[in-house]
Amino acid sequence: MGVGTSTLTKYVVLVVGLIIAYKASTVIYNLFFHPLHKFPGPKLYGASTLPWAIRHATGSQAFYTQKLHDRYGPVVRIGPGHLSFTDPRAWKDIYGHRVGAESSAAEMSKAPTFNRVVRHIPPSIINADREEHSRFRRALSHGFSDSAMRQQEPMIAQYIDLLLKRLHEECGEGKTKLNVEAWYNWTTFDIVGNLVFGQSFHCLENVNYHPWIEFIFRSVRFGAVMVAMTYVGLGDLVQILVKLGRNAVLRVRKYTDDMVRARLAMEKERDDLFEGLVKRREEWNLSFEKLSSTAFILVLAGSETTATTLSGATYLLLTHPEIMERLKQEVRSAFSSVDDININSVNKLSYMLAILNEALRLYPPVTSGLVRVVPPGGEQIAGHFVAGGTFVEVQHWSMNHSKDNWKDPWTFNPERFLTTPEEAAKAGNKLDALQAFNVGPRNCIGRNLAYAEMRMILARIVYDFDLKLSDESQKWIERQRSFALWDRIPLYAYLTPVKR
Ligand code: HEM
Repeated sequence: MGVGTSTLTKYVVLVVGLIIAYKASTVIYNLFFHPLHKFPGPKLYGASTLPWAIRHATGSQAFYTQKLHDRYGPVVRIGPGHLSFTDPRAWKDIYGHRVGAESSAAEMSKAPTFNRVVRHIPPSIINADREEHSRFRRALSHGFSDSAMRQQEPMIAQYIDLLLKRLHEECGEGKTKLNVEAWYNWTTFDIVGNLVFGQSFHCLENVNYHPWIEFIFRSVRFGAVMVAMTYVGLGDLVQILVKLGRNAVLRVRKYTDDMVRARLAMEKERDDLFEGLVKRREEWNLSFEKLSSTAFILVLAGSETTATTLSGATYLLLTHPEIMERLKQEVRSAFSSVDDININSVNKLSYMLAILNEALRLYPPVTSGLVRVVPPGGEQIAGHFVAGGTFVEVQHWSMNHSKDNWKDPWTFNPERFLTTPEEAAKAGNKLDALQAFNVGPRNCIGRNLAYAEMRMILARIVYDFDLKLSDESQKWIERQRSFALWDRIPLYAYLTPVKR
């Protein structure tokens, strides 16, 4: 018995010793022999994947990476095989079309570690391979065209009308504080629900989130933990955890599937975002699961981001009264009645557009996480040779707060967007550093829709109300965490109807 125990102890010591030796040799390799070992960055981050993963899982990764850029410059090694860039040339080098490459390598591919952590969910537009992605993109393009948006305008306006009606009912003539961040989200969810499924989530009617939407919020946080685990090599464990938490996942999938089924059963053609896919479904043999995954992504991508930007813009306006005043003047003098506010007429509000762009800079809806893999053979990125297989990314939060790109990067100053790029550059602002919708073949397909919605909603609110920030919402941005998407907290304000 004594002999058996001591043999077991020896084995345990041996195995533990081997693991320690393996880990130590990996650290030595990462620090001194890895192809990225000369790139600047903290030694701990170059040595191991763990520090990045912990930051990511706890919602502080994007903020910390920005600080690293301040310290180390426009390229930083944030993991053993992982680089972050803040040189604006990196946008095209990482996300753009790769000129002259074979068709299969015409873009740097997305990294499954960040994009397909749950392996059994069929790919959607956001993580399909290049060929399938371009088919998704072609099919969806009509639904996002200017002509389709003109057809969609009455439906979009109907929800904005309902938002305004509700705000008038609920604001208590400026005495009741309202969580405007939730109101924006209810509106954008209802709009995109209708544009994808042909029915809204009834958030504005019920003055509440739909359970499906609450699940999305939770999955953003859980998603970050799953990415972090996959990053440190625990991808298989993630699959087991997902199976254990299956009920919630299945419930949401069932709900999405039911809505897609109801949409497919509609006999009349709809000029919405989904019709293109419905039409080509049989021709491409597109499975129901892929259709449903893409519907889910369209709803998430089309609502969260727009509501985030509107909330950020509103907070920044509420904390900068002189800028709010100038916006009020622009909006209230541009229209003689609320009926004049539409997709076309909001285009003339150039100061409001500058405000939205400055809000996208200071509070980007996607702070980080758009990681690509350098193809075999390596690639030049922003003047650096980067070895094949490296994870590379531009993090919006870092790019948008870089002092190399912006004069006074932490100051809310919409004026910087009111000049030509050349004049802006002389004043220290590289306007092309802001790419809130990304560039290249996988950029945001909903950009025009997003601007149309945001301009109409903000114009209607500023036309109808004077707003005041509630004290508890001071330092609203600084108090939030970000898991690539923001874990937004309520934004309370008082809305007083303008007397006319
Ligand atoms: C302010 C609002 C928005 C911002 C900042 C934004 C930002 C982005 C970004 C950065 C990407 C690239 C993601 C990647 O590289 O993986 C993206 C992709 C995408 N966005 Fe948006 N988005 C916004 C609004 C919308 C809207 C309203 C829709 C409409 C449904 C939408 C639908 C999509 C889709 C489907 C993709 C995937 C495109 C592809 O892979 O080809 N987005 N968005």
